[in-house]
Amino acid sequence: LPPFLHRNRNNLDERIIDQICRNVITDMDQYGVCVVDTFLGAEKGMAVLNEVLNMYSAGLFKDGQLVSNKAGASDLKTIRGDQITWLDGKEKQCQNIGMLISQVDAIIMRANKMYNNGRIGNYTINGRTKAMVACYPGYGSHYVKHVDNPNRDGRCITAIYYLNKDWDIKKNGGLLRIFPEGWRDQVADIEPLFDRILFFWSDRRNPHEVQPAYKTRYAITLWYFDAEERNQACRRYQREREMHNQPKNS
Ligand SMILES: Cc1cc(NC(=O)CCC(=O)O)nc(C)c1Br
Ligand SMILES: [Fe+3]
Repeated sequence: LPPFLHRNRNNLDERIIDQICRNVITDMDQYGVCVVDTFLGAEKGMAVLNEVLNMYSAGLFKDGQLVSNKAGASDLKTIRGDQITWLDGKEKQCQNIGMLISQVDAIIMRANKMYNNGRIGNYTINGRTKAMVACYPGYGSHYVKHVDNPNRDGRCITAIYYLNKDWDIKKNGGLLRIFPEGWRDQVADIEPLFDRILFFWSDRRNPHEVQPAYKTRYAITLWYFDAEERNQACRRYQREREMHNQPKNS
């Protein structure tokens, strides 16, 4: 396994992993979006949620993007969007988050292998970001419609694990709405339910938004890299840095 991948420390039944992989491959192929429920099971899901709650109460979340409220410039009070923190899953007090990350890695790498010899959806996945733990603090915080990877930065699959027990979408809001390209006026409405994992292509095929949440809403996101696109993005970034840092008299 490439170095960035944790050994699959957890012995989630191989057959289950296989079955999930088949679902991921067929759904990503057909829709570019895939939802898997009861991903870890209630006990492990709760263990992950408790670690996130402990981190949140320890004040480890940084304030996320600032969104000025509807009143616009006049009223300087802004409601915070998501609050985030980044983890590699090896931190102490994060063993269960680390186990979740290993499980998602196992699914993605297996799907990578199962799909026509080592490529899922024409990608060869060889790395990922750290895990971004996000909290929408409720009282109307939301995330505006956007594309995760609009300019080929290398990220090909977004994986989001939701942690919200007893979530009532009517009362609590916080719906993730995806506007898949080519679906005409259809949308994919994903409730941020406990122990649910969502996969979707990170590029322009899947603009998405988080509608205002009225209860604290937690999610853990991983972005997986396509080897080729990532290399090109790094080379482009390196060239730009060299150009801008070009000494004056050259
Ligand atoms: C910081 C950041 C967060 C997100 N999050 C979502 O799209 C919300 C998904 C959900 O919680 O349902 N996306 C990007 C491109 C950035 Br950058
Ligand atoms: Fe996003």
